[in-house]
Amino acid sequence: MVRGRISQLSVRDVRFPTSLGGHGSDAMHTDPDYSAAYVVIETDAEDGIKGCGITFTLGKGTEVDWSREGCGAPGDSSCPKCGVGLVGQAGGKACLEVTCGHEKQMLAQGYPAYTTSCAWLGYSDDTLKQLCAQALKDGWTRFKVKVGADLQDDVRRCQIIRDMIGPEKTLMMDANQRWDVPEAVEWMSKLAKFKPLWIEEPTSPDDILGHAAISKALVPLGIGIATGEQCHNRVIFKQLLQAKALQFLQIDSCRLGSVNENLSVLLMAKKFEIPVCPHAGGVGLCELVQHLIIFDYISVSASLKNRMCEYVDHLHEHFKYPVMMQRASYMPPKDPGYSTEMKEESVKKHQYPDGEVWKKLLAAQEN
Ligand SMILES: C[C@H](O)[C@@H](O)CC(=O)C(=O)O
Ligand SMILES: [Mg+2]
Repeated sequence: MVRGRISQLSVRDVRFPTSLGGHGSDAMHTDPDYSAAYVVIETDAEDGIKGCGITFTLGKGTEVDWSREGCGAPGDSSCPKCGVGLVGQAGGKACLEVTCGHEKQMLAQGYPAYTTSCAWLGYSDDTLKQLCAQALKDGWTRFKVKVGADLQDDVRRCQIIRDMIGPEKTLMMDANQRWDVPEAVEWMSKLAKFKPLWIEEPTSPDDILGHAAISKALVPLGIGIATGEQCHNRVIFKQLLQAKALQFLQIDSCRLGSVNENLSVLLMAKKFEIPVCPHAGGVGLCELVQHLIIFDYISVSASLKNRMCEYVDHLHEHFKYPVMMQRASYMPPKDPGYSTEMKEESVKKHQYPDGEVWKKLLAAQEN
């Protein structure tokens, strides 16, 4: 049903200075500014329907995305499978209605999450301890710690976090592609005593056989391989699955171009019986990916075994429909759409380089 024509398209470079607090930092990205190319497509439809899309970057990357947004849907031969995805939000019916047991369960309990927010690599030990204590109080039972830059530091930080959470709670580690294959195996053999459930991105995201080799070496130590946040199309995931290169699959709602590409990966994961544990460390990723993973539970995997969705606690206040967390779980969104829309005031303030926030920061840098 045609409801109107596209009347306007805007692309804005929105950046949040997260690097100032070390938020989002890891072994590869030491000073990320969580950012997005934010696209709004307006129409002349009577009801004012519009679509909003974001592509997550770490700042400068927005300039690349900017030039590629709108280049076509997956399957469009004019659009290389480039990992720059546009996802939209349009008005309409809320996506969840209570019709089956799994939906009821989601509405009552939510989808289980883990937190990455206690242990970014740039946080001091004191901050790590303080955030971890608060997260335990708030009911978190699954934690991810960044590793990979310095082994001594990793041992110290992993000891702190394991001591704080105790032996039963779940700990994951994330190296953000920092190692080569032998290094990954050696390094993780030294961190195995902290009983991580997985090591995430131990090496280059497109080194499928490398991941397979690491997996072969580490699974006997009880450590699984998690990867996918930098995998930009379904073909990479197909090969990772075929090569038995991962035990936990991490879709990223923005890296994979479009909802459709994400859905094809959910279906493949189901076929290979590999749990999907989405990536959400970025701006807006929690908002988007919650839809995909709740859909996965209700309509595809029908299982919560070994499954959880990442949560980071920054920047939700800039979204019109922010995620709702309860008891360390994502509560299903009840508003229509993909929760992508940002508050206009936030966009204006954080627009780069002429928003109020950046004008001040850039002026201070010059002085
Ligand atoms: C640069 C990002 O914060 C990255 O560290 C996120 C990530 O790897 C994760 O959340 O996982
Ligand atoms: Mg990661």
